[in-house]
Amino acid sequence: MASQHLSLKKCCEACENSLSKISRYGLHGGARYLSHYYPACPQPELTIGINKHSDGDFITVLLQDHIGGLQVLHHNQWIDVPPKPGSLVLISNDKYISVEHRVLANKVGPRISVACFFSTGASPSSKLYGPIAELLSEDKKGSPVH
Ligand SMILES: O=C(O)CCC(=O)C(=O)O
Ligand SMILES: [Fe+2]
Repeated sequence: MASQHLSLKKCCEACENSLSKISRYGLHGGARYLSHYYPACPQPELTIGINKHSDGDFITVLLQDHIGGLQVLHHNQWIDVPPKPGSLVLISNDKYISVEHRVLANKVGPRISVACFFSTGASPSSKLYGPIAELLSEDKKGSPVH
């Protein structure tokens, strides 16, 4: 793999860092990692990397390499989420419903990303969860919807 591509090891190390922060909310028990490899596509306009979807977990922490292609749907318009070296993307809005997003196919790839999905885990629990205060906008702090 070319040296400019993030190695899977680096991706996982980065996710572990954010994992330790999120663990204080008790969400680490259900952390699942998903690695994506998008090969270069000679005709990206004819296909898509990942179709429009929203993630079903509490929050997704995503590490993407330098290629780009991630887009979020905002007011019915696809907005690019350009890669920033060393940064992680948090896919959530403040109601715990993940924004709809997709990944475009690209000519210059391959593109690599690692998603870390946080949820309460597979085993049933009686623990009550609420919104993460830091992720709520000011007007929602006093009256969380969920
Ligand atoms: O590869 C990406 O940038 C996004 C991956 C994604 O949306 C997912 O795994 O749910
Ligand atoms: Fe996703």
